[in-house]
Amino acid sequence: MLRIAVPNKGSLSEVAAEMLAEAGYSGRRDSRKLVHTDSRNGVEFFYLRPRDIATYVGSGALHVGITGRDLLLDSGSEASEVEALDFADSTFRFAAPAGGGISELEHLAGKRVATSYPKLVDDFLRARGIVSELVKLDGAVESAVQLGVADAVADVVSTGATLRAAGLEIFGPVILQSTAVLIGGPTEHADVERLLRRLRGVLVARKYVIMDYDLPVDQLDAATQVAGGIESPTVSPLKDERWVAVRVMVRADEANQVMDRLYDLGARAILVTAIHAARL
Ligand SMILES: Nc1ncnc2c1ncn2[C@@H]1O[C@H](COP(=O)(O)OP(=O)(O)OP(=O)(O)O)[C@@H](O)[C@H]1O
Ligand SMILES: O=P(O)(O)OC[C@H]1O[C@H](OP(=O)(O)OP(=O)(O)O)[C@H](O)[C@@H]1O
Ligand SMILES: [Mg+2]
Repeated sequence: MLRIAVPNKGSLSEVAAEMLAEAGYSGRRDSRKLVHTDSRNGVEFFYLRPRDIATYVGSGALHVGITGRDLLLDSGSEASEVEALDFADSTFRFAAPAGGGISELEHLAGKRVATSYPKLVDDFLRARGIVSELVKLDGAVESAVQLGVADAVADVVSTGATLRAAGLEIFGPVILQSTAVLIGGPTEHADVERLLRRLRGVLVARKYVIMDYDLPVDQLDAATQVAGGIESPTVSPLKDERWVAVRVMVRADEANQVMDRLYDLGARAILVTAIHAARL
């Protein structure tokens, strides 16, 4: 059986479970369950703390797992990234009070830096020859400066709202661009390939939509420039020979701009539909 580590709580858990369900695997129904067997697919899911997942996979106890790239690197485990899963995107940044004299990486020398990711931060500072005192916290790191236990913080930033609310300003280089990742370890299993293929299909289904539209036939080249699809658009005849029906895959986050541009070219009856599953 393929043994997969899945986040049991936090930012990663919900989408990870959704993606696995979209990939055709069954999941636990009771959120207190620690293990779930999907015998139809020959998979056993272990629900673990996101921070611990790299340790289990790196030790070989489990074959693969879903965690954050930042958590993987902070763990120091032997596990390695197999595929980016494109959710829970964040950057890992330094921040300090605005106008407080810490506004460049070098200013951190001799200062106290609060973080929940001490190895990640230590590796980064060490590689740049900066010696700071790390203050290890479990979470809500943004409060550390206000409460006087640190001079600066290094933490996960998504919208930046949490930092702003704490009166902190980002400075210095990006420590890491993070995203959810599938990780693998020293124990190989033939079924990893199938899991990966299915997850890639889910990524495509989440990232793309199908766009159908009718187009005056003389605009086909221009419309293909706007939306070229994966290989190239499917073009079908209409009863009225001056028109064709076009079907093409488009990035979901660009769908409205593409619709505007196609409309301007004369496309009409533009319909967008979600993709349920895909293998490219
Ligand atoms: N606001 C956020 N936006 C996007 N990704 C986030 C956010 N907060 C945390 N992450 C990502 O989620 C992963 C951390 O998951 P984890 O479950 O440990 O933390 P969490 O979501 O902050 O949960 P908690 O703090 O409640 O334990 C990391 O990869 C991190 O980059
Ligand atoms: O840039 P933002 O959109 O504000 O998001 C970033 C915040 O989200 C996470 O916090 P979480 O709510 O998980 O609390 P924690 O710090 O206790 O982990 C993360 O640790 C940051 O604090
Ligand atoms: Mg958190």
